[in-house]
Amino acid sequence: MTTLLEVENLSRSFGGLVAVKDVSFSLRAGRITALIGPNGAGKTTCFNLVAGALKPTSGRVLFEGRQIDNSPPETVCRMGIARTFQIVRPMREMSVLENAMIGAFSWTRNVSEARSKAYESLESVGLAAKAHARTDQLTLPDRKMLETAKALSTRPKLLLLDEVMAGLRPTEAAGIVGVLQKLAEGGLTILLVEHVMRIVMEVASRVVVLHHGAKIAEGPPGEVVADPKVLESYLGAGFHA
Ligand SMILES: Nc1ncnc2c1ncn2[C@@H]1O[C@H](COP(=O)(O)OP(=O)(O)OP(=O)(O)O)[C@@H](O)[C@H]1O
Repeated sequence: MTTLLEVENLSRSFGGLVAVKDVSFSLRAGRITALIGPNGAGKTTCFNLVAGALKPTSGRVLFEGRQIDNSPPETVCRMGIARTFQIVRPMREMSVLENAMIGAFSWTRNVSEARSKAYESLESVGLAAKAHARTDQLTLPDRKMLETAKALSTRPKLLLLDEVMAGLRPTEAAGIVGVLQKLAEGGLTILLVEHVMRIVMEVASRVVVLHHGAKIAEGPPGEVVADPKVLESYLGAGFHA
């Protein structure tokens, strides 16, 4: 397996607050990795640093061996990193398909090319049948999948998913887990922020744990949930894997 992304000694401060502190990890191609930790641990800041939305105070981000932390988000996106946001806000006056096309305009100006990529993205998240629906007719899980389809339309190699299962019922989340597993089987690399440990255990083959901005554990989910540091800082003594 090849390494797609390397985060090396990454730090980011906001004034006196160190939000991400000397964090290193790498992502293997085709694997699903979860980034977990309590509120304020630095997960979203890490995402923003990888996606080019924030510049690191120190450290480096390498994608396919090239340093990307000085590149703007549009360049990072064109290189193959796409992200979704915690709060999903589709363009309400546009159809599901038109929303999914937005991502494709990062690499083409050809409308029919964008439309065909958008269909393919909607198909891979199970939304093709609703391509012509209005976005206000979508359920919350569908809106989350539309956000994912929009990101897929950019043709990413790495997909960053910020709390894509938040607010969903277990059966709805199970559907999304299936979609993510299929995407990874197709070769996509996924880094996801997720709070529900049951989902992390099911979907991720590797877990990185942040606490107060620093990495406190990393490994397969079964190992990480048994780590005393993780139990103490995040999961609590009552957690049973
Ligand atoms: N733009 C900013 N300006 C100042 N402080 C910030 C900024 N962004 C994040 N922070 C602070 O950095 C720390 C890490 O925040 P971050 O959002 O990365 O955590 P998180 O792990 O994603 O939390 P959550 O699970 O609540 O989303 C927090 O203390 C937060 O208040």
